[in-house]
Amino acid sequence: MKRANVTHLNYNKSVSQEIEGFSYRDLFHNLLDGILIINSTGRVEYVNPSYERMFGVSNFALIGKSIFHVPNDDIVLSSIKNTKKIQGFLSLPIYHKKISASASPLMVDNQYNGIISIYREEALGEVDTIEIYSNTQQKQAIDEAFESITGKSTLLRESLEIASRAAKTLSTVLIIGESGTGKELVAKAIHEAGQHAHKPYIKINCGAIPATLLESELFGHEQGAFTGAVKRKIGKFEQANGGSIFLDEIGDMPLEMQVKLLRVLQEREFERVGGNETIQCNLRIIAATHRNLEELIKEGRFREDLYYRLNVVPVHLPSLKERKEDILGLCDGFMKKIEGKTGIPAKTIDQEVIDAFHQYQWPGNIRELENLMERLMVLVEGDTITLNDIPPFISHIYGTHFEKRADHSLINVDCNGQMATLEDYEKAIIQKALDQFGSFNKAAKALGITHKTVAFKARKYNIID
Ligand SMILES: Nc1ncnc2c1ncn2[C@@H]1O[C@H](COP(=O)(O)OP(=O)(O)OP(=O)(O)O)[C@@H](O)[C@H]1O
Repeated sequence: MKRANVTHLNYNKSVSQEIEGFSYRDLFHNLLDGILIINSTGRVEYVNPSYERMFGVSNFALIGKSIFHVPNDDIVLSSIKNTKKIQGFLSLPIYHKKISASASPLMVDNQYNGIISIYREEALGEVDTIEIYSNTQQKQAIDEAFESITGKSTLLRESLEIASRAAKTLSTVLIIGESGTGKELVAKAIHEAGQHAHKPYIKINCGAIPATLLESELFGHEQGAFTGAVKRKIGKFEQANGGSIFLDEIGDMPLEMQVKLLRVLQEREFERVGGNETIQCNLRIIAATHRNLEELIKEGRFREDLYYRLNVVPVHLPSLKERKEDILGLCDGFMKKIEGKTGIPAKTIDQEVIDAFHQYQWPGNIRELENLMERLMVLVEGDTITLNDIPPFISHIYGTHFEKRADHSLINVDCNGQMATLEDYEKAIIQKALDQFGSFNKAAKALGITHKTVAFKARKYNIID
């Protein structure tokens, strides 16, 4: 995905003349105020060192992440939602800090380009505040409707927290993830965790229905509207009224239907095909796709305006290879499920199989793992699943992965497929650069960051006193 660059501000002469020799990035880097820039797709584009210091986060952990991962999201979110400047105060009692914040849309030629948010520490007790966000909040509890979704990995839990929060509102949710990552499961849980759980939940696969039939499927038709329309049909939107509609594979929706869907999203009303009556709809829209909608927009195959209407709360579901720590729990859950259905007792899995599972990339994600476990439960006669029982394209990895680990990839995993945390990587990188170059300046140059950032991080990780 191509992200907008902070430096694009330089091109907008009317608002941002460059100061000789300095880019805006240089200036922001040296400010005492914290700066956060969100790009037009809702992802973190830039944070300066003061921001990192104020909120105790590392830019490595934030850059490229969705706004929903940013700790002070409420002010920024409100600015995105209303496309206007929002000011307020954040209270971080844990650090004895009160921070004034102001988030403003970045408009270039009347086009929304993202948000810039500026933070300044205020002395405690000097400001009358409305507490917008408190960093002492407990981690968001995930609604019990999400319990059927197995996985303890941080990536999955973060996504489920966002989905669970969105469930409490009627906001449109866009679930993005590779095929088989559980998008449908999450969509259902969002409906069930919402206040209209007892109302209908209607699913439609926008990619599976021929373009000519899709309009009538979604909005219904009147008797005689076209050849074959022998009686009135109630469409999915009408069936789902009061509840939720799940538009699966939204990226495959034909362009001409996208215009019609946009109107429903904007005006919350529609007509049946061949009908005059305008039907009001009051429902939650959940859309999902395994496609990269931003790429489709560039190719002219997806409407940008529809994308922004749908992408109100994006929920990114990680692929299985990004959360291999969940594999064992998933295997366990699937074996228990099959035991419940068939009476075949759950089996033990050999360590070698577990190793191979951790090395395998799972292109079909959880669906592939689920199908494999079902097959193994039925076909393996003993009570242990061994390397010989699993397909060769997975088992052969066991024999080769130890050599493979000595490859030249930047990121290594241990033999259990576990990765180090970003902070571990960051510490190792800073340590190595300082060992190799011997000064903040040279290390900073090699890493493409400022010497201040190197010094800050070296202190943060106790590499220097
Ligand atoms: N975290 C999970 N825990 C347990 N089962 C899961 C989990 N995620 C997915 N599954 C199971 O994996 C299968 C695929 O999930 P689902 O159909 O929701 O994926 P999807 O992302 O919607 O796939 P597609 O894009 O192909 O439609 C389902 O049988 C689902 O129950």
